[in-house]
Amino acid sequence: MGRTVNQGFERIPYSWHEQIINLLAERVVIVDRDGMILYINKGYCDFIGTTVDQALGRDVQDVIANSRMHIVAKTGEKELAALQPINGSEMIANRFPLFENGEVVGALGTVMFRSPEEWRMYKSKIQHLVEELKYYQTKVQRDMKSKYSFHDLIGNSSTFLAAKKLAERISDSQSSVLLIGESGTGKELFAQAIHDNSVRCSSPFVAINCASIPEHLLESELYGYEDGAFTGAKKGGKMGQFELANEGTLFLDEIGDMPLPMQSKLLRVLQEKEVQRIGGHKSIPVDVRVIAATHRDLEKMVEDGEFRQDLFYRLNVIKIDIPPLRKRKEDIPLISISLLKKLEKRFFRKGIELSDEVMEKLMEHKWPGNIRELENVLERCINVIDGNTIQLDHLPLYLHEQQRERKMQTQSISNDNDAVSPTSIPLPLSVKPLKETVALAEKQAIQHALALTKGNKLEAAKLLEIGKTSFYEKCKLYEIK
Ligand SMILES: Nc1ncnc2c1ncn2[C@@H]1O[C@H](COP(=O)(O)OP(=O)(O)OP(=O)(O)O)[C@@H](O)[C@H]1O
Repeated sequence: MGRTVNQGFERIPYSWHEQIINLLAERVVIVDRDGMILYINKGYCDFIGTTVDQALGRDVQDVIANSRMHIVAKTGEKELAALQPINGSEMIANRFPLFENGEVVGALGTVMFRSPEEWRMYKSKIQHLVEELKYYQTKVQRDMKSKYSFHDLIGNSSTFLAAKKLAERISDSQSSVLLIGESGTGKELFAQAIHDNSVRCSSPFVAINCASIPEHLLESELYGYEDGAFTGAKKGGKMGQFELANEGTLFLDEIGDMPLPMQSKLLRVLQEKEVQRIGGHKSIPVDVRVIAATHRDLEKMVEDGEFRQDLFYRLNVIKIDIPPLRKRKEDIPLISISLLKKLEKRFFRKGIELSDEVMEKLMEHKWPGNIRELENVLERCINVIDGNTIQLDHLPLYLHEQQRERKMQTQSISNDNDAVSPTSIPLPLSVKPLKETVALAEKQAIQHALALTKGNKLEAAKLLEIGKTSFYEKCKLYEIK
């Protein structure tokens, strides 16, 4: 701080000083190095219910509740935007040490806000924000807890029970887990159950779908960023999912869709157990157990150079294969009943049953969308039934059609030994140019996938095993909304 007085200041008439101070900050107090009040303005006195005459020359601690001015006047350390409870409110105070010849001689304190009304206005705004913040904090914490346990994993088939048993056994291990299974087989459910059954259960479970986040955002989602790291970055920066999952579990869904450069970074983080936010220089230690999942053949991807071998080994420490529903058809009745119970609660219904014919049909279907598809089919039925029993005509059309097609195909095969292998695409009666037939088949396959996933394009693309871009292009081409 300069020792010479700014020349201009001397030109300001002495009688103006008080006015100027009041305009600069409505509540001002100045203490000497012993914390005795040398100056306090009327605004401050009004606010704390005293007068200037009563306050001057007294110990600041006796006049202002919870004051720290005497401390700042000793330490020489400024305190900015410090919360100070006064009159039952949280005031925001700034405290600055005053120096003379390099020595602390006192302190200047200001309290923000120019009037109690102003403070009340700010307070009500802040209060609202604080409440909103609390609401979202609780919500995020709730969302970050696992919602499922092994109890929710339904199925008695030997393949399913083997997978479930293995998952239960390795819950408490610190090693990475790789869940392999088709879309809708319950990979996320397994991940949640493992977390729930582990010592990490009271810490966050954070799930991120590597396929649904655009490539350029995935890095900042996973590792966070510092203030001003890039254009459009949120002020104050952002925590990444790794940091959020600290001491808990991070579920990396669709790991096979992670771009190669991101794979390298992930491997580094897993090995070093620390992250660096984008635009940051500090290494932040993280203690996270990773559970990855994919429906893709990672070994083949490694062979084809699409997935890093070292990362594959790192993730593949414990591999759990989750069987598709068509390979455990004996579980369909049990799962259907359990799903119906879940749906009954959601739709405020009771005692919904499946007719024998419907159950037969469910057993016959191939379930390419697995349990998610079954869930969607049952949900559709609940929406259209009048009574309590789901009948054949409540099932979506495609379940009937596929059966009819299969029957027709079986007939045609038995009639014609040279027939091609069965396909689920209905054969048109007249022969059209191949291009047209292929286009029609593609369009139908996309519509079917969208129906199964209730219009979720990402899921539909996954079912069809094509990339998002190609999926969107085809939707545009075939004018599928
Ligand atoms: N064994 C099971 N018992 C009961 N419900 C299940 C079971 N497995 C999955 N589900 C239900 O099926 C739906 C799909 O499950 P989940 O999201 O875990 O599948 P997923 O394999 O992770 O799918 P995706 O790969 O498409 O993300 C969820 O609603 C889940 O509750």
